[in-house]
Amino acid sequence: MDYYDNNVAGSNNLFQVMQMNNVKSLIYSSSATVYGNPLFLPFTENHPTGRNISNPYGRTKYFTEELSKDISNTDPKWKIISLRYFNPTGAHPSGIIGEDPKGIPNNLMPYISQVAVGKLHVLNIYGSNYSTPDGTCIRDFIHITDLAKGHLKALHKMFNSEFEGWKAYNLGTGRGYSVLELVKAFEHASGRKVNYKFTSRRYGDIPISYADARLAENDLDWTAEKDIFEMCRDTWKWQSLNPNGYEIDEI
Ligand SMILES: CC(=O)N[C@H]1[C@@H](OP(=O)(O)OP(=O)(O)OC[C@H]2O[C@@H](n3ccc(=O)[nH]c3=O)[C@H](O)[C@@H]2O)O[C@H](CO)[C@@H](O)[C@@H]1O
Repeated sequence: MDYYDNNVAGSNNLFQVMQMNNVKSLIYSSSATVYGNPLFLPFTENHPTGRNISNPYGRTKYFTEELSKDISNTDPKWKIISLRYFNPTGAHPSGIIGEDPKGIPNNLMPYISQVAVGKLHVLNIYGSNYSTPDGTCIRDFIHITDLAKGHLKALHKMFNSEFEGWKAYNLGTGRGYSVLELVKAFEHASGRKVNYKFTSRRYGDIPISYADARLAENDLDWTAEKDIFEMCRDTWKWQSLNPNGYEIDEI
């Protein structure tokens, strides 16, 4: 219910307030989870969405996309770009801004970095028998600063071209790495050992996800520039400089 409240009801409230104030341009932070289980790979923007999405978070991102499409269909003054993030990782290269999940991290990279810094003992790798070269899932990890630049390019597109209506763009590198490959890359970048053990699969995980990011390259003049080493190096810099995150209860 919280996801629905925040993502769907919250977005609808925002759309209403925007409409009332005649503000009709929006960049929406969507997610690759809208694609659900892949019918084909890499995911292109015209891969069907909303089918077999195995978690409520993903469904709320899908519903909000549908809501925003309906809004732009009914009023041609709306300009909406939906950016479908693959797996954001990394941190600001300064080490000052980074990810500080509440409690035990759900996502892979912050879990790895908390094991490396000694806050958590061991990484549980969910599944070792997927149909992938090393048996672990494959994801398209993207550095957070590349993701941020994608937003600037989308803004540029929205205000400096004939852009109208609704359009989705994948923000990913186009290259997949397995969970084990990420662990190894992190060990290399940090010089720390990351203890791991294999456990059972996590419900709802799809085996492989990676982007076809050519539409963003062609239309937005954007491509991800940073590689997996830089993602790990910057995550480690943030984590090692801030082992307890921001150390404040609320921001
Ligand atoms: C099912 C689910 O929650 N999906 C969310 C998850 O996607 P997604 O599952 O892709 O991202 P995660 O970082 O949670 O997991 C990536 C991969 O690492 C594995 N893994 C993860 C954590 C861990 O402790 N051990 C481990 O082995 C997972 O099984 C998965 O194969 O994060 C995305 C944001 O980045 C969200 O958009 C997705 O809705």
